Amino acid sequence: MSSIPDYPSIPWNETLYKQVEEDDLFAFTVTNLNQCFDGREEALLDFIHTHPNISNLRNNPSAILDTIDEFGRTKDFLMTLGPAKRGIIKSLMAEQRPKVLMDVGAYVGYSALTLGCIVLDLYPGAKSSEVKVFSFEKEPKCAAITSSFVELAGLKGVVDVVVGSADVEFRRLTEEGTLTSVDMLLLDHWEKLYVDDLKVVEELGLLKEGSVIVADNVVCPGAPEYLEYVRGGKASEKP
Ligand SMILES: C[S@@+](CC[C@H](N)C(=O)[O-])C[C@H]1O[C@@H](n2cnc3c(N)ncnc32)[C@H](O)[C@@H]1O
Repeated sequence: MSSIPDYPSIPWNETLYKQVEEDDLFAFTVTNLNQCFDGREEALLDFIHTHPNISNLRNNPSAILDTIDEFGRTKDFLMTLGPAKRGIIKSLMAEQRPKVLMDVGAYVGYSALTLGCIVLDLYPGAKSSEVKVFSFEKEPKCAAITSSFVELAGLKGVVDVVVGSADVEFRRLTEEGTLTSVDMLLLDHWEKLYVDDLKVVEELGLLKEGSVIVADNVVCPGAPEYLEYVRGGKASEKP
């Protein structure tokens, strides 16, 4: 847990912020953080399933991800990881070779498909009992969209979509023995929840030597409490 990378060189999608004063003093207004769950996710679902290239998308997670990026570029902003961070995660996974992953905050399934297709590339032909991505999403509609894309991508069995608040579902899956440890945890839900939910993962004993925790948006919008917590090394201490 010693080197948690933050990637200061990677900017948050600039469209999130609108410059309102052209002066030495720059003021930014958050303009579209709340522009989600406003019908664009359902529009994405239609866009994918009625896409002229639908036959190329079937069983092709990378092509679906590219098409989600296309929607984000040409139709509406989506709060997905996006292609640059997808590349970083691919490099990180090639290095760490995780088999069991937790994706916290599925939204429309971009991160779930990213992790699912990379883990299958790392372990071709692996059985679904050997590699697994648990993808947590509290909004039922988003979880349903994620499930639909997981099925289209041919990742059913590798990616399990779990509907509900992540902390509650971590406990349930651990108590029932479905989740016993995690090799890679991706935190990409709400920054304010990162520390509390990481503490639940610690308390449940899911982290082991070599587990990697990746957190998105720690620089912008920012997750100072989270950075202080992991940089303080607390995540490596037993509770
Ligand atoms: C930034 S989006 C995730 C983006 C996604 N990882 C991707 O790359 O497409 C955040 C998502 O986290 C979900 N979320 C927020 N709090 C949550 C919680 N406590 N448990 C599960 N999901 C949560 C939100 O509903 C939202 O869909």
